[in-house]
Amino acid sequence: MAHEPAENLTFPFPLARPHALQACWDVQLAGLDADALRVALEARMFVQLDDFVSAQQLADHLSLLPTNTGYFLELLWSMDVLEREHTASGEFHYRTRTELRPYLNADSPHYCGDALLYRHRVLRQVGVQLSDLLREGMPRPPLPAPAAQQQGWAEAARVQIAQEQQAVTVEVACDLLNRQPEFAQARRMLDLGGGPGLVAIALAERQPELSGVVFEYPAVAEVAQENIRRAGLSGRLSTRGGDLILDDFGSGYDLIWCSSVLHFVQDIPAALDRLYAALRPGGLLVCCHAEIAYDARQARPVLQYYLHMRMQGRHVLPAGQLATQLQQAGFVRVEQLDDVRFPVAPVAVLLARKGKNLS
Ligand SMILES: C[S@@+](CC[C@H](N)C(=O)[O-])C[C@H]1O[C@@H](n2cnc3c(N)ncnc32)[C@H](O)[C@@H]1O
Repeated sequence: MAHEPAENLTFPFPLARPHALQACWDVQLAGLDADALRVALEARMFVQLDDFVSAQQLADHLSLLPTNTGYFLELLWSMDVLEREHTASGEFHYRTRTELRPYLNADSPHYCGDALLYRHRVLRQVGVQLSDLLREGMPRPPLPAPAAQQQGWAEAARVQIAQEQQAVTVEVACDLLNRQPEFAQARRMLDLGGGPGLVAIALAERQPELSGVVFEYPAVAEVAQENIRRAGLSGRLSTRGGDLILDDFGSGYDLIWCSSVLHFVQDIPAALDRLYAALRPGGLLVCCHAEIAYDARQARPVLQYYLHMRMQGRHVLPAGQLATQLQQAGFVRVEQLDDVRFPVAPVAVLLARKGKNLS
């Protein structure tokens, strides 16, 4: 027998509004979402989810329990990771949302799952260490020695930074620079702290007269060098290994790209002076760094992502401060674009020029 749908009642008092505690419950529920995404990636579920499948089909393929797989897929659907269709037989079939497929399917060249799993691990570790960090500062055992730290950056450049540059940063860099008249004229560029160098590679691919340098710690520079070779750009791009705080990163550049690097520099004004000196008159510096917005909601992803680093003495400047420091270093026509998409948390992009008639 067909039933009438239940009548929706509207209460004349605010019972339907969330309880004050809902904000706390939401935070706790979000932790489970993060675990669900981790489990799905670890099980390579998204390889099977390019096309609609039932929970039974997925469970059979991955040797899982069908009923629990159904609940799990429903959760991923509620997280906006999957979409679903209602079949004639009355069951739901699920597939990955179109825009996420290239990044979640481990067989895709744009796969970003290693980067997501890495971020998950780090954020969870921070959660575990948080109480100690509050009471005792640096986690025990102490931070890795400089050589191990550089090796850590090299591993990051091989996997998660490369995946994130490929998925996000390259597109942002190309789009931003295509809008700048200086880009078409630029002949020599520096990608300072460029990690795997995919930004420099993408820019050189789009601007055939551009040559340049990726400056990085020596172990990381090797990773970038290998990527440059693979891209067939060894004739125009090279790497320079060193410590950007101590070593010369060259000069005479028309364009400098510097993203998510100044967080690791103690004396930012001194670094900006050196960037200014490294640019040719009329040159353009593009500086992309997270900063702390005044508004709590806007500040949140940056505060979450950088909490651990800030507790280790790294810097994330308050909104607007880097722009002021660039002007103090002599840069002119400093423009700021806020909330530009970037891996994990948005950045402020600063476009800063060196005046044409200066040396
Ligand atoms: C967060 S990653 C950013 C990589 C790249 N710029 C991007 O936005 O994808 C920071 C990079 O800065 C490099 N770096 C940090 N401190 C450095 C230093 N003192 N000298 C050379 N490279 C440094 C690290 O090796 C790492 O590759």
